[in-house]
Amino acid sequence: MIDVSGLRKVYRDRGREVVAIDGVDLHVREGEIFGVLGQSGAGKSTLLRCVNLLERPTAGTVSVAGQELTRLGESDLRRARQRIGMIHQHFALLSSRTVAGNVAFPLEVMGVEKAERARRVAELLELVGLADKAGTHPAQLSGGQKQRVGIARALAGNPSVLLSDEATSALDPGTTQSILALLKRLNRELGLTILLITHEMNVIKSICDSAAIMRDGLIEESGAIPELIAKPGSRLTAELFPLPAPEPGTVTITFTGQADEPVVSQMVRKFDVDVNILGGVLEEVAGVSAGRLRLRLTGAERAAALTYLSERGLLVEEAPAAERAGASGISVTSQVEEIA
Ligand SMILES: Nc1ncnc2c1ncn2[C@@H]1O[C@H](COP(=O)(O)OP(=O)(O)OP(=O)(O)O)[C@@H](O)[C@H]1O
Repeated sequence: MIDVSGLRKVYRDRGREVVAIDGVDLHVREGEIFGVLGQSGAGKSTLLRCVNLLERPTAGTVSVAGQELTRLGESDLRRARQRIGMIHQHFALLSSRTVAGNVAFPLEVMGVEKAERARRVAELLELVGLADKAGTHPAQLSGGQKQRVGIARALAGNPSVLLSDEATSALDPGTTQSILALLKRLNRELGLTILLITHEMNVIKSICDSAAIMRDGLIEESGAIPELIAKPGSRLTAELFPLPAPEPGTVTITFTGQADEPVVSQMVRKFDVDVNILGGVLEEVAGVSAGRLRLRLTGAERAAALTYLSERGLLVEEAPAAERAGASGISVTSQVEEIA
């Protein structure tokens, strides 16, 4: 649905080049919610603005719904943008217009005639739960209500794609969850593809099907969330399920979807091993239960038991035993001796 290939964006700032996007490929499938997670300055906003070409990329191509936007001239691009809605962190509403007037605005620009406009505005306000606020001005609304207006306005042109620029960052946690639930409902009911950028893991965890982690203008990892969780060394997994650094000889198992199966107790019954659970985190992610457990596993059949866990689809990662930890162990000892 959205295909970004070899995207680069270089800004000139007081004679200096700032590389905001340094060669990014992104594939967002039709009907999914795709979240790009990253710290401030990672390049997320630039990436989003390049997707609807509010920013012209320095290099690379952007296609949305089969149309290569980077090839279009300004007037074709304006038409194509009507099929791409956008919502903003600070809502970007017109304070002089009522709620209905804000939602009607893009329809006026599109030349939709008055009666049809009124019908469509009423339908959109109903959709976002603001039918009773049509005559209210933005200043009289809460942050969550303002974002609902922003969403209704973004949907006016019946877009197939919605871009969300930190849409919940200015909202309190309860309101954030209600806006995320609305986005999920619109995604399901309208088949809307959503590309969102955020610095909040909670947003990724709550509604995204796929995610990318962005840092310094690059995508570090990207894909369907269950696949990312199952990938050894995934940064997304480490941030979703934070556990302390593993002690030597411990085992970390990561699971997605197998949370209902008594895999660990079956392993203990099948093999001559003892299990000590040192820590764990369990979360509902992308609609499935997923998590990580830190175990100390001892006994004659330890290796076979770990193979059994891998065969059951769990990701098994072993921290090296103390005697195999090598140079770091030795240097710690010598430091201690030196201090003594
Ligand atoms: N118009 C501009 N001119 C010069 N540099 C820019 C411009 N816009 C962004 N940048 C720079 O590009 C880099 C990426 O910025 P961008 O706003 O895309 O990051 P971000 O991940 O969205 O961060 P934030 O969440 O703080 O907005 C930063 O170093 C930023 O200073």
